[in-house]
Amino acid sequence: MTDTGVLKVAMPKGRIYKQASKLFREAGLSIPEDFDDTRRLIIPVAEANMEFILAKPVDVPTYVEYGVADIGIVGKDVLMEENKDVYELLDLGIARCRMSVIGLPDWKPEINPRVATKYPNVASQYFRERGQQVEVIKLNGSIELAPLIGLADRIVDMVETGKTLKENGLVEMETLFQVTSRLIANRVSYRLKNHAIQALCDRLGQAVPAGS
Ligand SMILES: Nc1ncnc2c1ncn2[C@@H]1O[C@H](COP(=O)(O)OP(=O)(O)OP(=O)(O)O)[C@@H](O)[C@H]1O
Ligand SMILES: O=P(O)(O)OC[C@H]1O[C@H](OP(=O)(O)OP(=O)(O)O)[C@H](O)[C@@H]1O
Repeated sequence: MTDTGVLKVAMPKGRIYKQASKLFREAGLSIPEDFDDTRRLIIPVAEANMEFILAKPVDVPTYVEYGVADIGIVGKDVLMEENKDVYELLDLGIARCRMSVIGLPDWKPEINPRVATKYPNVASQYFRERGQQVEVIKLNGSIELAPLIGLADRIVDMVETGKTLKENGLVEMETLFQVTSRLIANRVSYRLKNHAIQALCDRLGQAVPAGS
C-alpha cells in the first residue's frame, strides 16, 4: 500500500488515455497530453500530486485491487470481465461504446454454437442467463475475423461507430450493455487517502458532461 501523499493512478495507454487526460485537464488538473514519445512506464505528475502508472487497459483493475495503484481508469467492459474487488467511484462518460452479439446476416440458430470473444466471462454469463448452451472461444483481437473464416458462429465484441461491422458484412444482433470508462479505487486506499480521492472524484464529476 502506498504511504505518501501522492496518488498512484493506473492509467491505460491508448484510446482511453487521450480522452481521460482531456477530462482531467477540463477538471483543472495539469496532466500531460500523451506519452507517444516515451517508453517510460511511471510518470510523476507533480503539479497534480499524482504518479501515473501506464498500464495495459485489461490490467488496470489488477493493479488497483492489489493496491499498487490507489485509483485507476478502466472501461466497464474490462470491469465486467475481470470482476475484481475494487470500488467503482464514477462514470467518466468517455470511451463510449457497447458490448454486442454480432454475426453474419444469414446466421441461423445452431445446437451448441461457437462464440468467439475477448470477454469469455461476460459472454458465458450472458448465454447462461438465457439458457443457451454455447462454446466460448477466447481471442485477443480482430474478433470480427472469427465468423468470416468459420471459427465461430457469432462473436461478442465492442461496437463504437459500427465501421468494423459494416466493412466486414456483419450485423449487430443484440446489445449486452453500454460501455464507458470508470474511475475505480482500491478499498484500503479509499479509506486512507479518502480526502485526496474524494476531491479528485468531485472535480472529475463536475467535468463530466451532463447526461453522460
Ligand atoms: N471502438 C472501441 N473498441 C473497443 N474498445 C473501445 C472502443 N472505444 C472505446 N473503447 C474502450 O476503450 C478501452 C481500451 O481499448 P484499447 O483499444 O485502447 O485497448 P485494448 O484493445 O484493450 O488494448 P491493447 O490495444 O493494448 O490490446 C476498452 O476496454 C473500452 O472500454
Ligand atoms: O465500431 P467501430 O468503431 O468499428 O469499433 C469497434 C472495433 O474496435 C475494437 O477493436 P480495436 O480497434 O480495439 O482492435 P482489436 O481488433 O485489436 O480489438 C473492437 O474490438 C471492434 O473491432
